[in-house]
Amino acid sequence: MRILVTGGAGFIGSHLVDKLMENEKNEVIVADNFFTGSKDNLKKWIGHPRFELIRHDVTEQLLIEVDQIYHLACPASPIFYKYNPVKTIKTNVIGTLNMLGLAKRVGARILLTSTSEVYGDPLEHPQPESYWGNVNPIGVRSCYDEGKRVAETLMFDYHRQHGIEIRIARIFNTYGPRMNIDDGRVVSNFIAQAIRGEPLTVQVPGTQTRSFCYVSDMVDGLIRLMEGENTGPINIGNPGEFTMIELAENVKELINPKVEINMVENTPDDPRQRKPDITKAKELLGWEPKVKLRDGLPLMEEDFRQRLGVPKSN
Ligand SMILES: NC(=O)c1ccc[n+]([C@@H]2O[C@H](COP(=O)([O-])OP(=O)(O)OC[C@H]3O[C@@H](n4cnc5c(N)ncnc54)[C@H](O)[C@@H]3O)[C@@H](O)[C@H]2O)c1
Ligand SMILES: O=c1ccn([C@@H]2O[C@H](COP(=O)(O)OP(=O)(O)O[C@H]3OC[C@@H](O)[C@H](O)[C@H]3O)[C@@H](O)[C@H]2O)c(=O)[nH]1
Repeated sequence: MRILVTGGAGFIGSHLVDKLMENEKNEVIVADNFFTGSKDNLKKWIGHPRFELIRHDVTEQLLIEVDQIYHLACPASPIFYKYNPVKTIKTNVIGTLNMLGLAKRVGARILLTSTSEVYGDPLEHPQPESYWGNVNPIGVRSCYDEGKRVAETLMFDYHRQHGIEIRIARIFNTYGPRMNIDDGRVVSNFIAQAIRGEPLTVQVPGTQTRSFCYVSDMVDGLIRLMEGENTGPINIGNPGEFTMIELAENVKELINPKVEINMVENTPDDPRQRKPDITKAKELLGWEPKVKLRDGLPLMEEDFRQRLGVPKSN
């Protein structure tokens, strides 16, 4: 099986590549423009005979022969996706069109990593896949959430019109080793802050909730979806729901009880609550997450301490 992973030099992508490479029958090709990803995340595979890394921007055509496409390429942290919003929406729309064009030409199955952000600031809680969402079409997050919504539309139009085999995962907040230290997302921010002994920056009101999935569970869910018979969309996430204040308290207790928790300003349109209904993933994929937040955080701490050069002092 020859497998293309777009965005494979990023956080989730590089863990997915590790898992796919475990199977000796797989050849893996990564296409990435290194906007938020890095070669470092793939260093153990560079030079491997079953692995290839291409510097490529998905907004341009890619002509290769593959059997499966995991299409992840897209900046995921709000700071990075808002940095160049026009580029973000091009990545979601033109990038997904290009990958669907490739899938059509070579007859490959394609999986899109969509997002819980398609539900916007949800009025239904928890969110089942049947919920259509509450999304601001002209806000600062729209390049990403509306971009992913169009990407989902394109996937289904290619499926209905051209018979392409599609899979759509709606990923909920995922964390783990290899997140960029300056990624800007909440778990990586709090862990880096706790290790450096800086105050944890909880954005107001602090009562907003998220549900955090450990990356190994996520990769397992994505592969099951790709290998199964269901197009999706299917929510993949951990239903354990926490307020940002609770998350900060957990990080403080587990990593550095001396740090303060500071309330800081928030950004527009921040969703107030988010929790996946994973009934479909359980029934159709036989999948559910195994790693609890309090077990996952210390695994991430180890990786962050190494990269920050701050060993744990007892
Ligand atoms: N991590 C999460 O919590 C989460 C939640 C929902 C959805 N997702 C989705 O999962 C995917 C991976 O997210 P991640 O957390 O690993 O983010 P990430 O930023 O670490 O990885 C994204 C990768 O895509 C690459 N990329 C960006 N634009 C590109 C372009 N135009 N052409 C080629 N490569 C490009 C980046 O360089 C990077 O390697 C994204 O599609 C994201 O939207 C992630
Ligand atoms: O330092 C911080 C950073 C963030 N936050 C809060 O933490 C919550 C989560 O913020 P993040 O930036 O980690 O991520 P968000 O949930 O907003 O978006 C994410 O959702 C799913 C994916 O598609 C993407 O990975 C990303 O868009 C927000 O309520 C934010 O206000 C803090 O309290 N402090």
